Amino acid sequence: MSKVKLIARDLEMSFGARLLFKADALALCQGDVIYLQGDNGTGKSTLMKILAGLMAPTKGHIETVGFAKNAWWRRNPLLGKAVYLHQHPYLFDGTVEYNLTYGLNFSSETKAKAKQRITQAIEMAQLGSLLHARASNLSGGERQRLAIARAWILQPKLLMLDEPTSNMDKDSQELVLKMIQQLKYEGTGMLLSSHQNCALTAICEQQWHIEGEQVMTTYPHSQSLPAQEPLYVIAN
Ligand SMILES: Nc1ncnc2c1ncn2[C@@H]1O[C@H](COP(=O)(O)OP(=O)(O)OP(=O)(O)O)[C@@H](O)[C@H]1O
Repeated sequence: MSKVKLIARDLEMSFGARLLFKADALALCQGDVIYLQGDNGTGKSTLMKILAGLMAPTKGHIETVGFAKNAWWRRNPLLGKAVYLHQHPYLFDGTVEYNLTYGLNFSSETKAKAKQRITQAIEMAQLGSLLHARASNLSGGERQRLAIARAWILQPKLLMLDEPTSNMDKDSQELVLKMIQQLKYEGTGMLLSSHQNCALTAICEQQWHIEGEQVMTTYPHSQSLPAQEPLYVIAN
């Protein structure tokens, strides 16, 4: 099966008169692990939200390649292609266990396999002692750990993690590192944002850097991108 990818071309994002960034060509492919670098306020979260279909760019378009056909009722074809994990993750109202098992009913895996992955996630993220705690009562770091465990269970093809370890102590950072390394091994394409280097960013093989209102890449994607494939196109 071919790898899925998102390709952004001629992207430009402004808020009012303020230009945030421009990017000629960016490709987030299954199997890629990319470090999105940039100082505070340069637009890392905004770029991720655009790629997730949660925000429209001022100019440019995003192609989706290799994904299954969209459901007829889905008006925004970009939504749901790449999972975006917010810095302050949204959690369901309920227990930690409820948050982890919610996706079970929609899983394409057999129930036994899905349950096995949930058990593994609980062990990896060391959430066993918190299973019956209300998600709303968790600390910032615990919330992030739970959100990453929930994403890990889903095993998405593309995952964007916005400052995933920003609220975490060293032990939690190490747990998360192991989960992300496992996803990398399984072939999930990831975009990880951080404004400083850390163990997590060290596992990235490519870099996108927002500086001087420009997204620069370590790979010459503009040369290696396939010819435009307008399977699904978001445009303003
Ligand atoms: N909806 C919006 N309307 C107006 N300005 C916005 C909006 N969203 C973000 N901004 C501004 O755009 C800039 C970039 O925000 P963004 O959150 O993308 O930066 P970031 O690089 O992720 O920052 P940090 O490293 O601090 O998380 C900020 O100055 C922010 O205030």
